[in-house]
Amino acid sequence: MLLEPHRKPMTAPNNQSTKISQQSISSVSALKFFGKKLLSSRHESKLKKKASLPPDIHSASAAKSVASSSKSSSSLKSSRLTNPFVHTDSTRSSSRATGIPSSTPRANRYPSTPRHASSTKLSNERIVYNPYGVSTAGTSLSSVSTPTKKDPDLGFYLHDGDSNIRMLPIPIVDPNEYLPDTMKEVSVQMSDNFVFDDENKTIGWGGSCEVRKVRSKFRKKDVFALKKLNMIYDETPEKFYQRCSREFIIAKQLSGHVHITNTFLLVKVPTTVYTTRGWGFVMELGLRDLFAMIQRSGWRNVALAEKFCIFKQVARGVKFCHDQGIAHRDIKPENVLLSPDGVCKLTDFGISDWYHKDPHDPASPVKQCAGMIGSPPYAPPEVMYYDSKKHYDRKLQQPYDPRALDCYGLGIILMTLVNNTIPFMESCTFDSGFRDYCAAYDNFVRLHNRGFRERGNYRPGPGTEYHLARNFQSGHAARVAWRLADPAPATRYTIPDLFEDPWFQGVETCVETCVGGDGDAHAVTCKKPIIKTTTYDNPRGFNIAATTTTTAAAAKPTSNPFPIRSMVDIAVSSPAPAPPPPLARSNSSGEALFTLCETPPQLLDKLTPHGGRRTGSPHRNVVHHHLNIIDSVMGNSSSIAPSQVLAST
Ligand SMILES: Nc1ncnc2c1ncn2[C@@H]1O[C@H](COP(=O)(O)OP(=O)(O)OP(=O)(O)O)[C@@H](O)[C@H]1O
Repeated sequence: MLLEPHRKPMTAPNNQSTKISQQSISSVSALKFFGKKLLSSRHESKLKKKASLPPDIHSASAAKSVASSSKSSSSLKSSRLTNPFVHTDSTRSSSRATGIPSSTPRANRYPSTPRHASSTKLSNERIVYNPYGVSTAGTSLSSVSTPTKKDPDLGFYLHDGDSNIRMLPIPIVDPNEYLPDTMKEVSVQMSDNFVFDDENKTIGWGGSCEVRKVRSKFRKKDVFALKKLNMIYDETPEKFYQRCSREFIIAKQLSGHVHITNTFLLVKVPTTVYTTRGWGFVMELGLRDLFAMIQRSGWRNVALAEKFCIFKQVARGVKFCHDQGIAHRDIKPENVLLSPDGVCKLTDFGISDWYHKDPHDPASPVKQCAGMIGSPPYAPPEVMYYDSKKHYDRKLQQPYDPRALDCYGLGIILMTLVNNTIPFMESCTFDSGFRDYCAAYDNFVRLHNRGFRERGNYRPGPGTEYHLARNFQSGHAARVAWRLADPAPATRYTIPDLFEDPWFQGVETCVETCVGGDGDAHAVTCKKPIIKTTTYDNPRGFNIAATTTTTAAAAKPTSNPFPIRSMVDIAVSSPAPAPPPPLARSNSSGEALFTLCETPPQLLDKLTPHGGRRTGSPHRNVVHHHLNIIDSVMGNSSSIAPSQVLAST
């Protein structure tokens, strides 16, 4: 069954909405609040609050939020007047009048500070409720189905001639101008090697993108995702190109790990009936995102062992990012995609950043962040202090470690997976749910486990007497969730702490860890697209390396005599380009395969997806069926056999 992503615009949370109690959000409907995003003050004058709720508003929390939303309708209205991305046709106007638009896209989020700005520069931020991701049915990529989207954002369907349109000027800039030498591409035109899928549907969207299926021109069954990027707010074309190339460089650097969604190409997208011109990423196609799974009522019936398995996969993805010197900074279920094998893969590196002061030097100190970033409730309290609407004392606004932001997000994800709902709306003292959690945390430390926050203390965490620990059915599992979501960043679990935790180590996953170091590629995680054609004339003489996937006559490699203008900007905070990966292996038909070997060996947790197969554990015969979970959660409950899954707690 398809998720109908009806979305309701909401204003940023005010104190009233944040006082929703834990009890009141203890329903799946509370998940509707996922994805609120914190926005940069850089856009404050233009960027106004957009948000959404799906149509089935049943929970008290949702009702309260709707109320709070309508109370703020005037501000919403005025904000929309200045938001160049708000469509103004009569249908939408009437939708706004009723308060239930057909749908609105996920609002944008942006890093709190310019990525190249000084880390200590503070900024005021706005919060925008961000509607959530998409849900699709089916279990194969070809059958990835799509929600209906009636209110596309950001000029996706808009045309030249309207001053509100965020259209890139012609000519669209060559992506190679923004890419480091090791990432320069032989083909930069999407239409050289891909066609839009006939379905002509959106499979996902965010504040600054719309995701569609594209197919290989040469092998129609090879289907990929095209993340078509859009200009946001008052962004200039130059800023757009910088932002998108930066996201691409990070995504590409991380590609190749089993828990990272592969990003293959940065391409120019032509104006077609499907889309307007611009840039897009050709990516591995995910089946659906984790948010879409959790919000289904069937999620409640998913065994804890499966939930822990999913959590561990996400954590491995985060660990890999950190190992690569990158903080994701927007860890949340919407940014976890499930592959057809049921493997969890991180995506959306739009606000990710290299976290070393000198990105070229992994030994250099960690670059502290300031300002609001990420998405409540996954953003930790030290980040929420920067919310200008909360009027916190500026003394509370201390620079923070971006890795701790990811750890907190992981902890909230674990709580959400287990409790079937987010624990609270926002991790700030204006939220009563969060206040309760902090009080419970202190109580537990004071009364039950004084050493709880100490390193190496693996005594059980809170038990059933604690609301947010009750459903874990294991004090050890609760310990991990609470230690990750420690409100105090100084004592919060780090990724090394997590991976040393005995409970976490004992969680079995259906993605096997192959520790052997035989140097062989253990798994094919995703086929690379076939690049056979290029209309690229390489006018700047970029030095483009041919790859095994490319049969096109590559532009003759020459030295690059031109300074790459925006690389100056990219270089400010980008690391040395990753060493070129070993060539992908080819299968018997000559296709290049994307293998785990493409990740630098010293950084790679060799992982092999074995969705639906027995793990190699000598202790248990856990059978994980993420695909069956998907079926189950999406309505075909007969396909999952909970008895097949032993609790791993
Ligand atoms: N490769 C993919 N395959 C399938 N679906 C995808 C893929 N990439 C993104 N999506 C869907 O599109 C949604 C938006 O993508 P993404 O989060 O990358 O965009 P964004 O503009 O950065 O969003 P946000 O507003 O959260 O910043 C995702 O939550 C997911 O549901």
